Amino acid sequence: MQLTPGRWGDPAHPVDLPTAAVDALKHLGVRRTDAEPVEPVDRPGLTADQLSFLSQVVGNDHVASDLESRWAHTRGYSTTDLLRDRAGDTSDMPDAVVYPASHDEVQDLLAGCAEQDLAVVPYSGGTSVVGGLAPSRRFVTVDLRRLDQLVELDEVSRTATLQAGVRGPAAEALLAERGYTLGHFPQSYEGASIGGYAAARSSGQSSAGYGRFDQMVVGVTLATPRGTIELGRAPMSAAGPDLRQLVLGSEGAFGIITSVVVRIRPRPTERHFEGWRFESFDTGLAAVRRLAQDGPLPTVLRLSDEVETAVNLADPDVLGGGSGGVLAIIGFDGPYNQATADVLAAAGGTNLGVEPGELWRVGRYRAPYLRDPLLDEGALVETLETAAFWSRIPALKAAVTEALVGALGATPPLVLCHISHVYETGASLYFTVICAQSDDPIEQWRTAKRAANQAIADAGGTISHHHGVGTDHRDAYATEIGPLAVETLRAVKQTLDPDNVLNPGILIPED
Ligand SMILES: Cc1cc2nc3c(=O)[nH]c(=O)nc-3n(C[C@H](O)[C@H](O)[C@H](O)COP(=O)(O)OP(=O)(O)OC[C@H]3O[C@@H](n4cnc5c(N)ncnc54)[C@H](O)[C@@H]3O)c2cc1C
Repeated sequence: MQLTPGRWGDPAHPVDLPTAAVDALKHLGVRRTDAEPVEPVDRPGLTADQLSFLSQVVGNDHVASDLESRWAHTRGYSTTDLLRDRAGDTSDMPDAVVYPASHDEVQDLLAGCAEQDLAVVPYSGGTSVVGGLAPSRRFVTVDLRRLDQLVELDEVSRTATLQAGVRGPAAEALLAERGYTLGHFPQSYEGASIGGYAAARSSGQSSAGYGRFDQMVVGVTLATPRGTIELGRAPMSAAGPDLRQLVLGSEGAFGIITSVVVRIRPRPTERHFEGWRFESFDTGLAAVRRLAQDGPLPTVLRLSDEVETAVNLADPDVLGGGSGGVLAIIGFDGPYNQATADVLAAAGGTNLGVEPGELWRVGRYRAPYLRDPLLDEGALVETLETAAFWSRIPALKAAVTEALVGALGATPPLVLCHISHVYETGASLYFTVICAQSDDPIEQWRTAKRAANQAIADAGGTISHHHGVGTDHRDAYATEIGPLAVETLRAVKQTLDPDNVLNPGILIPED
């Protein structure tokens, strides 16, 4: 799938808003603006010397400085990104895009960039939603799509070495040929890539069964301006701190991940999905926590709150005669586990059968496609996420909802929430906001997001469970970890990237 600026997803398969949804938007005060997208205007790029350096490293055919290529690599896919794309805002446009074909080419690029006064942004799938592709100064994008190989598959250890530019579906296809799966299915699966999963510590919809992406990584190769680092000699080691954890989540600030070794599993021969109804989010939460703490966990475990359940279920009868309540989805890669169902039933759940489960499975990557027609209609729609220990989840959910409603008061929002990643000690919360756009929807969202960030900090949540830091969360992240930890990150960056070539201003605040 080739992503296009200003709209998410496969342009060949857009999703239309149901007429009922368009009507419902009127109750939120949403008014269509009919603003036409503005075409981007070019601006001067690199010097001849800089272009010549890039061509020497990757070859003439693999350097693009035309407007179309550069525009296609401009920022990511947050709502503010889409709105700025639609306004023709070229401020985050790279001066060139280079397509290296090997680790050595990446290494040579990084080694020469300081001398050429070039900043670089690594780009795997380009699906960042936190400003991770928009550095603080002009830059060249290093698009890793030509690093698209399954390098090695060790069936004895059940590991696979995948290059950073392998997209989600391609990784699954390569592994499926040998009877394996990675089991990593984020909602951005169609566009995101292995390198980005590792760099931003992604978490997929099957995380209850397969774990987060960072839990799957056993080895990583990192190209830095100072040289190469290879980590992961054994699955576990007591030889000092685990430096793999320094690379995972480093979002291109320390180096470019060129390949990762991941744990793989046999491809399941059967899958089951089904829906469960609970009286309220609180009763569902207790059930989900019971599974997370005492098991047996399914592969997929999701719980929507009352608002999300009502908005997402076109047919309320799915919940048993329109009687309200909330919807949980469970899914199994492999045989159905009755013991999981027994835990849910004992906690007050009602089994709704396969229909809601299949509805969710079939539509699992389609929901983000709705954001574009919603924006077209004049709605502001965006998501945010966090995680916390179980004891803090109810207060955190209430505080974020209150902050969003308060900040968007003039255009009262719908605030939807679900849990889709669980751990023994806690879970993530994922919020979706829908309301009428004000005259300045970018500032409108930034104001609301600041309020939500403060509520997250005050209620003991983390600024991100899986979207990462980028530029949007950089300052909140610095506050979360404290000045000494920021100094530590800066010291690592100074060692690996002394000239601040890599993703300047992303992840770590600049001095
Ligand atoms: C519609 C939608 C749904 C989403 N759903 C999910 C979800 O379910 N779960 C989830 O975890 N995330 C989700 N995301 C966020 C995003 O897809 C993830 O953060 C993903 O991991 C990014 O992967 P990517 O390959 O697109 O990375 P990119 O966007 O290319 O890069 C992300 C960051 O990492 C850096 N980077 C990229 N490649 C490398 C590399 N090889 N080495 C070093 N640094 C690198 C970039 O410079 C950037 O700062 C979603 C995004 C969208 C738009």
